[in-house]
Amino acid sequence: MKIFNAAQIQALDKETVSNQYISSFKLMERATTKVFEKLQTRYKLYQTSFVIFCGTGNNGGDGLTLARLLKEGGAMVKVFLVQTKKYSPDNAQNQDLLEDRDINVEKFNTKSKLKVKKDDVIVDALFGIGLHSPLDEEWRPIFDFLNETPCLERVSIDMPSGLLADVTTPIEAIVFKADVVYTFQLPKTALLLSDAKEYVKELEILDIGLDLDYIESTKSDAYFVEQEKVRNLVKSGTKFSSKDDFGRVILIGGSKGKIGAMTLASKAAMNTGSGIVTTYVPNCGYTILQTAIPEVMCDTCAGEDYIKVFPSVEHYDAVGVGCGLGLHKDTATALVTFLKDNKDKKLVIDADALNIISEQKCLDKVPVESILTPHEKELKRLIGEWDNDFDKIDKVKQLAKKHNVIFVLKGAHTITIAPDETIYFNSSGNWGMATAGVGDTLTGMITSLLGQGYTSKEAAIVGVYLHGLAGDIAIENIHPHSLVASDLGKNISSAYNQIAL
Ligand SMILES: NC(=O)C1=CN([C@@H]2O[C@H](COP(=O)(O)OP(=O)(O)OC[C@H]3O[C@@H](n4cnc5c(N)ncnc54)[C@H](O)[C@@H]3O)[C@@H](O)[C@H]2O)[C@H](O)CC1
Ligand SMILES: [K+]
Repeated sequence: MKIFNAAQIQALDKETVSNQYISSFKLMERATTKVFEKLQTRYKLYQTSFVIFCGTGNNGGDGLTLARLLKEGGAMVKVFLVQTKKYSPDNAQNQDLLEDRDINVEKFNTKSKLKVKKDDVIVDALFGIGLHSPLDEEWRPIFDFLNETPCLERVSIDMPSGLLADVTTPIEAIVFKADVVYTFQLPKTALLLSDAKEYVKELEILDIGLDLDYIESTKSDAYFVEQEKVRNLVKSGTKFSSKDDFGRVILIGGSKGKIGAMTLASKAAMNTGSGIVTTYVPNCGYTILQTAIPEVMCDTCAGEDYIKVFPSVEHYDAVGVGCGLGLHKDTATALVTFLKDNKDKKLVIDADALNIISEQKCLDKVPVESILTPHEKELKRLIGEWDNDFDKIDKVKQLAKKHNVIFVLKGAHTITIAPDETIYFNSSGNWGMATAGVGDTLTGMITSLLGQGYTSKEAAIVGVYLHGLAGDIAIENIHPHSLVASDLGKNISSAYNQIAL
């Protein structure tokens, strides 16, 4: 699914109205009906009271339409509408439709005293994608009230009001803190970034039937990766496949006390479909690995507790480096030599291998089309501080292009950034996956896919999605708090099954 900026969505809105021969009023009704249907399943309408805060534009128009639909659905509804001289035409038309429907509509301004009861649902329909700059300070008392007053839940239509859709919103800006955001048709970049974590606790994208041809023909360099996209990329075996068809991969890493990382990575590589997996660890890891995973071959180097020499990798289809590697200076020296000696080998680089590359300032030695999978702290060591998520993405884009490598920025919506400046936000996964070893599992999975013949970009996109989906399937039976990295490995098979459906 493409991600559009606000201007592109507004153009899409206009195209839809013209191509589908419907009025913008009808489109608003169609969009809001989707929100209504969601609320209908989230709450028992006849027992729920909604207080809807409406702005002066079309986001406010959505709120007014929702008021009418909720009232018809049996809910209790109260509307607070921003006082102004000029409303958008669809907003005004919906105001007229609320007359004689026994809905209390109270006009307010930034100085008004608002009232919400503790079991009300607050609906925020103040500002959507039409917001062109951060809200003025005069709005602070209203938003402080909306964000702090006790209530059942906070719901935003399209955007949490105050959040700009496609450029950064300053940290101190005034923004509504939504429990759930129902956004229309396509996700907006700001909704997917961790800078918005306080404002978007849950996100749902509602298909409102906007013009598909226009979406198809409009250029975008940002995508939201969903199951359909991954389904089209996943390769499968044939009756006559042999293990050589599924790639021979080697995972290099481990140090005393961190052999578990290699166990997780190599198990995940097997479960993702590699024909043959070899792990290369220091001596102390040999018995552990051979005992833990019979399917995996184990090779060791001269070092007892850490890797002193890297192996020859010419006979492998893909190489994963870094899980549990440690930062010993001999390991660092060996890694730098390894990078210089293997300029033509695409690598998957994770954890301490990334930290060593940062310390040694040798990103330029990384082979082209390698995949780097930093988490937040590893990325900071690599590129320094950033001002905000948009700035972070820009910096990484430049680096990916300069070095012709792929970055996988791990997080809630893991972001894959390719050298052609396209970026992919992942849609699968859950907070239970914020636990040790999950990154090692991902490295094993991406290495496996690279070895199976996926391009670097495909391996990153598919690996990240499958990994998140395995986590989503795991929490069907396990509480997110109890999810551990090995639960992901166990569910890779179910993730494949679900994608193949
Ligand atoms: N295609 C779709 O996705 C559809 C979207 N719908 C809804 O329409 C809004 C966008 O509506 P629009 O009228 O363009 O803008 P807003 O309602 O978001 O707000 C505009 C309103 O606010 C004023 N304004 C802008 N910036 C500021 C600011 N910094 N401070 C104060 N006031 C500001 C501006 O002048 C306007 O008056 C979209 O989000 C959806 O909710 C349709 O309903 C269906 C199709
Ligand atoms: K809103």
